[in-house]
Parts: sequence; C-alpha cells; structure tokens
Amino acid sequence: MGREVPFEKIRNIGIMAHIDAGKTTTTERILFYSGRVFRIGEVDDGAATMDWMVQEQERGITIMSAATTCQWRDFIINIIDTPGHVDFTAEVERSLRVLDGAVAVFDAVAGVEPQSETVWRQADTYHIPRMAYLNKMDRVGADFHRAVAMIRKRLQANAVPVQLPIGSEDSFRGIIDLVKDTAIIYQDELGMDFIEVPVPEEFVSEKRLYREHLLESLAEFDDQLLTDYLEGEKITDCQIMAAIRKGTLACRFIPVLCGTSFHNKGVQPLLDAITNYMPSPLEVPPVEGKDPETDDLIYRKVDDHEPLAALAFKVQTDSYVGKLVFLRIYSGSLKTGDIVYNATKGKKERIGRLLKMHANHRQDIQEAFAGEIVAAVGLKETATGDSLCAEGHPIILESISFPEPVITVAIEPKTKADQDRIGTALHRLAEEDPTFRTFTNHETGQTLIAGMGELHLEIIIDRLLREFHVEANVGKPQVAYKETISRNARGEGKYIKQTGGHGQYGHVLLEVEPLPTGKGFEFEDRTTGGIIPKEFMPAISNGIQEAMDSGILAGYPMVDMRAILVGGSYHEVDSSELAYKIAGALALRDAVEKGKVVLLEPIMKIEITVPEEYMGDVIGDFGSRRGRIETTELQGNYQVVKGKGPLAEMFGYATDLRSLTQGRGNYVMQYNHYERASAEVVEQLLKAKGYGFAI
Ligand SMILES: Nc1nc2c(ncn2[C@@H]2O[C@H](COP(=O)(O)OP(=O)(O)OP(=O)(O)O)[C@@H](O)[C@H]2O)c(=O)[nH]1
Repeated sequence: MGREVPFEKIRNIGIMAHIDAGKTTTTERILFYSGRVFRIGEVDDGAATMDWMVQEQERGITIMSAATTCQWRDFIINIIDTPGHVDFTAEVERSLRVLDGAVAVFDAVAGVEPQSETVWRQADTYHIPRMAYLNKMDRVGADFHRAVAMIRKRLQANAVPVQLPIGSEDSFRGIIDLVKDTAIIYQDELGMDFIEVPVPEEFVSEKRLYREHLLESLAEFDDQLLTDYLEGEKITDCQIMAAIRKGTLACRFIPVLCGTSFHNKGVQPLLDAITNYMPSPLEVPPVEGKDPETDDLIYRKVDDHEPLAALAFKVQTDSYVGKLVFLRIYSGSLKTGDIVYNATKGKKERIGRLLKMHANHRQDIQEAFAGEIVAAVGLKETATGDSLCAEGHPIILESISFPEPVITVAIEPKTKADQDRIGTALHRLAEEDPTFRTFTNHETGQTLIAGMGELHLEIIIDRLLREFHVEANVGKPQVAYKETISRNARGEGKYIKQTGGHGQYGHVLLEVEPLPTGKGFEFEDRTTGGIIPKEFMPAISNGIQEAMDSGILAGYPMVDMRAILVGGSYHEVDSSELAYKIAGALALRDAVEKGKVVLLEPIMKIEITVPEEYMGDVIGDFGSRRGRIETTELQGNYQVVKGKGPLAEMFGYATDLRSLTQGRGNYVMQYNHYERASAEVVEQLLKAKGYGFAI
C-alpha cells in the first residue's frame, strides 16, 4: 500500500496561545466541524476531547500536548494542542520543533498577553510561519483593531487582517472575507448554518479601507500584484491568496482572522485559512542532521523514497498500550514490524504498532510516510529528542533543547507499598517529561523531584497518586541550586588497603577546570605511558560524577566542570574498579576544596501587570526581592513591568502581589538562566541548612 494523502494536502500545525485564550475550545470546534467528534465538548464541563487527562479536565487547562489528526475538505490536518502555562513551555518547545506552521490564538479583549509573547519568540527562533486568530469576539470589550495593533507593536509582526468582524461583543454575527470581498453571516447557534452575502452596506467603507491595506501589504513582496495594483488591473482572489501564502510561508506576513470559538463562529473559515496559508511538509526546508560517525552535515528531502529520518518528540505512557512514542517522519516511510536504528542511542529497535492519534481514540495503521505525525508502540529505548533512521543511513537530527528544572521538593512515600511503587512511577514520569527529574539526596537519603515550577510539580504529585496509586508526603518547594568551581585546581585521591589477602589499590591525580554554563560534565584522560590502564577510566569518571552529584559546598549537584586525569598509579594485583571509583571521588573532593566552589541560583524572567496606582508598592517590593527591573510600559491603565529576579525570593509571590494590589496585579514567571549567587545569599543559605559558617 502506498501513500494515500499527497504531500500538498498535509498540514502539520500547532495551536499556541496564552493560557485561557481559547486554544482548547478552538481545537474542539475544529474537531467538531471536521467530523471527528459528534458532540461539542466544553472545557468548562470538563468534557473537552483534547484535554483527556483527568487533571486537565478538572483544571480546565491543557497540560500535555496531544497530537490529533483530522480531515478538512480533502486535507489532513495534524494538530498539536499545546499548553499555555509557562511551567509547561517545554511542551510548547517540542511541538514547535516538529510543526510546520502555527495558529496563534489571542483573546480579542486582552490582545497580546505575556505568554503569547514568549511563545511567539520561541516560534521566531524556529522560523515557523504563523497566522493569528482573534478569538472571543463576543466578549464585552472585544476590540479587533486594538488587538491587531498590539500584535504589530508588541510582537513586531506584520499582522494584517484578511477578515473583519461584523459587529462585536453580543452583536458579533459574521465575518467579512477581505480576499473574496464577501461576507458570511451565521444563522444558528451551532455555527453549521451560515450564508454568504455581499458585504453589508454599513461595512463597505471599512472593508474598502482594509482591503486596500491588505493589497498594499501584499504588493511589498509580490511584484506581479504590485504591477497590477499600480496599473489598476483587477486582482483576482487566487492572486491574493497566492500572495498571502507566499508572504506567510516566508514569515513576512501574518494573516489575521477572527471569531468566537465558544459561540461557534469563525472556525470553518479558520480551517480554510489553515489549508490555504499554512505550509505543506514540502514547503519547509529539508531537515538537517549530522552523520553520527563523521559529524558531517546531512540533509534529507521530504520524500518517501529517501532513507528514514524521524524525530521522537514526545513519550507518553498509556494505560492500554504502554509506552507511546510520537514521531515526526521527515523522510522515508515506516511499517509495523520494521527494525529502525536509534542513531542517538546507537541501538536497534522494532516498531510494534503504528497509530494515528485522534483526540479520544486511536487507529492502527500499517504504514506511515514522510511528512506525517504518528505514534509508535514497541520502542523501548527511545526517548524524547532521539532520532530514528534506516539502518545503514544514520542521521542525528537536531535534538530538542529543554530548560533545566529549577525547583525541587522532597517526597516521602507514606507506606511500604508506596515505597515499592514510587521508583517505577517516577521513572515513567521522567521518561515522558524531559523537564522533570528525580534523584536521591545522598546525604539525607531523601527522594527529590525537580521541575519547572510549583504547578508543574503539583501536577506530577497528583499523577503519582491517580495513575500510579502512590501516596506521598510532600515537602516545601526548594530552589534547585547548583554548585560549580570558579578556577582550576588539582587534587589527589588514594584508596589503598593492603592488609593481608587481596588488597585494594586506586590512586588518582586530578585537575579540575570550570566549563561554560550548561556544559555539564566532561572527563578527559591526559596520562601517558599506561600509568593507569584504560579499563579503569569509566570507574574513575563514575566516581567523580557521583561525588559531583552530592555537591561539596552545600549538598547541591556540581555542574559545568571538566575533570582531567593527569596522573596516579597502578598496582598489578590490588587495583580494582571499586578502588579507582573511590579514588576518583576522593580526588575530586580534594581538588574542588582547593578550587573555589561557588553556588549558582536560578534567575527568572518576570512580567508583572499592575494598575498604575499600585506601581510604587509593587516596584518597592520587587526590589526587596532582589528583582531587577528592565522595562516598564504603560498599557491602558496598567503598567507592564518586565525584569529578572531570583527564584528563591519569588515563592509565595502570587499571594503577596494579590494583597499589594487588592487582587488586581498579575504576573508570569519563567526560568531564564543560572547565575552566581552573592556571598550574602550563600551565607544565609548555609545558615539555614545548619552549616552555621560562611565561606
Ligand atoms: N466568551 C468566550 N469565551 C471563550 C471563547 N473561547 C473560549 N472561551 C472560554 O475561555 C476559557 C478558556 O478556554 P480554553 O479553550 O480552555 O483556553 P486554552 O487557551 O486552551 O487554555 P489552556 O488550556 O489553559 O491553556 C473557557 O472558560 C472557555 O469557555 C469565546 O470565543 N468566547
């Protein structure tokens, strides 16, 4: 069996927005109109089809992205719903990595909100063609033109209306199509019944103005259209559509549409626009990767006959089928039963089943082709970000980069049965979510979990209970500090026991060197003449890493350091892996204590929206939290304050901001970078931990 859907008829799109802008409702409606579900699920009733996890339904927010496939006219649209809360930006990031185009949903009242800005910038990085959908046109205060102006200003995007609303708030009843120069008026509440009519008389002059504006904007990058426009020739719908498509694909033009998903208006034209203006897999640049052996750059064309290249972009545990790996196939094809090569791990894997995912059901398929998004069952070793390819044609696609978790909590299983289950449960959750980590504090023996924010960890704990039936006592959230060194130093480690019988002998001389932020750990052997046999190198490296994990200064993991083996000695009979492992750890401690250990703390990017009258108090309070203000901007009656501040000072900020502003202030916060903590901060922290001394 060959490909059923030609490339030109496939769209892989993401739906991105600020929390509550209406992504889920819009996706629901898309599924409804494309005939996939036969009942409209309301987010508020907890019945939304895309939000299938219990937590999502209860909270009415989307946590995990769910890939779903639907059909509109003769097009196949693969949609990935992405969450809006900043704690889940990793989900957005991974979606953007595999999608060809995105619909940015905005609330027509609020316009551009902080999270839409963050996601927009992420999409800029990936050069994702976008269109904007101004939802909630029915809400009191909805203002189409103000929202367009905000997109243009705050996102510096060439956003141009291709539609105009007919009425707004509760009189919103239809849409003017500036391309076709017609209007549609909705006739029923379900939005199934609408009529296409000439633009109503009272909107003709507004339409004329915005149609001119549209043509002028398009003429900037379409020469033929420019000539025809200047010469007063008639410009056809097809010509306009082609120009919009061209500009959108080149990321030079953002078509703006509008509607109210909740009241079922505007969604069918949105679907048409997705098929008309979003790219097909053929229209995105060939995927780039590296040959794992030579490191040479390789490109793969979107072609079923090329060797397979696919990226695993999400791992999900499913109670029925087990581990599901979501794949974007860039080139070649894939059949059930195929053996594929995981080039990232250097391992062969077998595809057990292939599934097309719909929001609430799945369909077994035998074969999948280039340009498609599918889920595979049976891949045991594959993790998020891994490349799968044809054996003999290895390629490592650029992986997805995820931020480091910044917040930890200690958890303690309540009973012996919980204790037994917790390990597997945490392992599964970490496998699904690359921004979630779990580890044991070697000093206290406590299990710690780490994530991107308080909400993120709350959800994890909730899932532990519901999906894995593990009950745990949960400690207070703590900042995930890290340790590193600030200068080179040397150290020695000896583990020698030679009292009768078979002894132990490990002796290591080490030099440690700081590495740039984010580089993690590197180990290098610079000894010559075989003074320590090569077979002991992994043991030495492991010993060093274990010591780094426990930290030196205050028990936080050490990062960004190179350990260089510069000397040592070996004993024919007594040397063992264990002895070198211990010697490695001792040498590391010795070196690091001589070098200067510094503490790194996570710094967050913060955006606070506050009514003018509370501005002074909020700024004062932010300063006392070691916050640094970068910009302030007046928007209506509100000031938008942007800045950076340490996570350590931001716990409980939601409550404090509420009381400072009588509930009217709002903020979003997101991890930005790790930074060296000042001596005062270190001193306070050590005191709090009971060390009682300063460095
Ligand atoms: N008035 C009005 N309300 C809407 C509209 N679309 C969505 N809503 C409501 O807005 C709220 C948020 O909608 P969602 O679809 O959950 O928004 P979301 O962007 O998916 O939110 P997250 O999943 O939390 O990121 C819900 O209460 C919806 O009923 C609309 O067109 N008009």
